[in-house]
Amino acid sequence: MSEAATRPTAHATALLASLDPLLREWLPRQRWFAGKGRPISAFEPVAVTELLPRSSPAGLLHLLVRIRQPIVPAQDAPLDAAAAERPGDCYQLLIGVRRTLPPQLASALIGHVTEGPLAGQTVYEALHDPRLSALLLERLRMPGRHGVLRFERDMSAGIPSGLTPRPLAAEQSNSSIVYGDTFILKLFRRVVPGVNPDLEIPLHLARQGCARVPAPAAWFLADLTSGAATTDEACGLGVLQPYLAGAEDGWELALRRLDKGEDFTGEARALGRATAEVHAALAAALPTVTLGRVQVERVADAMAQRLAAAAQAVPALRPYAPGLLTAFEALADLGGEGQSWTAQRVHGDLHLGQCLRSPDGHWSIIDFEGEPARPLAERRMPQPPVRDVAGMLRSFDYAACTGEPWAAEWAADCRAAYCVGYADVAGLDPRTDPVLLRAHETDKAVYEVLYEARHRPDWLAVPLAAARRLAGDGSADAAL
Ligand SMILES: Nc1ncnc2c1ncn2[C@@H]1O[C@H](COP(=O)(O)OP(=O)(O)O)[C@@H](O)[C@H]1O
Ligand SMILES: O=P(O)(O)O[C@H]1O[C@H](CO)[C@@H](O[C@H]2O[C@H](CO)[C@@H](O)[C@H](O)[C@H]2O)[C@H](O)[C@H]1O
Repeated sequence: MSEAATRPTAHATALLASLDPLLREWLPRQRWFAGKGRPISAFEPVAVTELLPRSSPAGLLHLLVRIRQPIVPAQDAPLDAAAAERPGDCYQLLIGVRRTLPPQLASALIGHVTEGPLAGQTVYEALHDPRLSALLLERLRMPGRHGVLRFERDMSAGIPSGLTPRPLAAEQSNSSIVYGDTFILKLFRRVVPGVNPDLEIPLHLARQGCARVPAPAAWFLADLTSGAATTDEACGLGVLQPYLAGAEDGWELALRRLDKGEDFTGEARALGRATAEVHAALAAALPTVTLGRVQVERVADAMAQRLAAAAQAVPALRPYAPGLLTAFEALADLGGEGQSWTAQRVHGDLHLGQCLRSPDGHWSIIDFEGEPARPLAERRMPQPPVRDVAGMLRSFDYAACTGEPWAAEWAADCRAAYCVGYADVAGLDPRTDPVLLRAHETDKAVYEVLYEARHRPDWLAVPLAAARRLAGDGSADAAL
């Protein structure tokens, strides 16, 4: 959201000020809050919408809040070190308001407000209140505007009223509510202006008749720029999709198979086919481009820069950096020799956890947001489809690394089967372009090193092992 885009009213400012001390304490404890470990210098209202007026028994406030945090050099290495503050992230909050909180909502408590427009009220995480999440579903069933919020739906999708809501317990980057095991509403937490690919891509795939993605039934957005009325300028806030009841994600399934010493190549091949089907539908729905010499050099250069930033932030990666760099140099060289590649919209963060297997064995793919840390414009750029292939190949490695002893053969078989499945549909095996594949797998492993160092330091050894392998440098063993 640009600074000019928002004009908070005096009421919105006063309301947020009354919540300030409570949010300072509550927000950093939320799984989806990306700014953990840094103090919060200020909250600024972007938009405040009263979805349900404060009346008996509960009110519902929809808040878009920008959070200012000072720069912490150790965590913000790739950011401008001279800046004192990070550009404020904007979050979506749904706040329930009651005089007193019933015991069954005790775990949802944010706190008791002592002053300002909400003085004397108790505020809490609204998604835990069935009354309020039911109201959200009702709002989604009826297209129209509510303040800055715009509700839209696919009128051909029947959405029954009265479905029982329950918040999804999964540890997520966003928050989801399941309605009657029929629909799932994903609410984006950290929001940025512009088209949200997690709404955009499923809508395009559904229109292409691609059955690999649950088709959006309803969604809502915020129009924040003055006079903005087009989806292009609006900011995606939530999407309601069919819930795949009884589905298991590919990560859990792969680990279970590994645990029992069971084969996963049949599933890996099916996943390769599903990926290629999604790619074919995306290439048909959205523009494709040819990456010639200049573009390939740019791609290789961006990969090299990401490697340099990651090596700066994670010292354990440094011994492998020279070897890893050769993957990007080889890509740039091929581009220089006149080789070109086709780029298109892709998933962008494909891994086993993004693949859901229904009880009938059908694989679906979810979560098209891309790598959360990347800027939106970058996530929406056409890329060689091998980017997703590389993500999945890394995922088989990850799964094998959790096994004891390291199940290298299991991973190698899955990786091969996945590529064969991809070729079944695409007509081309991704391994026939080893330079492109190695560059993308290396780029993904570098991303994972940074991701694990920041979010799950206990897992850092997994992508570091891949970095060592991809660097092809046996002498680096000694550095581990
Ligand atoms: N259509 C669906 N049907 C069944 N479960 C789903 C569906 N969409 C998401 N889920 C479940 O919700 C979890 C989180 O969804 P995801 O889109 O990955 O959210 P996040 O971006 O917050 O990680 C998934 O791991 C999966 O278990
Ligand atoms: O699912 P998200 O969009 O939140 O993706 C992020 O988190 C993933 C971990 O939950 C991370 O994936 C990495 O770990 C997976 C095992 O937990 C593994 O299967 C993936 O291959 C590996 O990249 C993902 O990179 C990150 O963006």
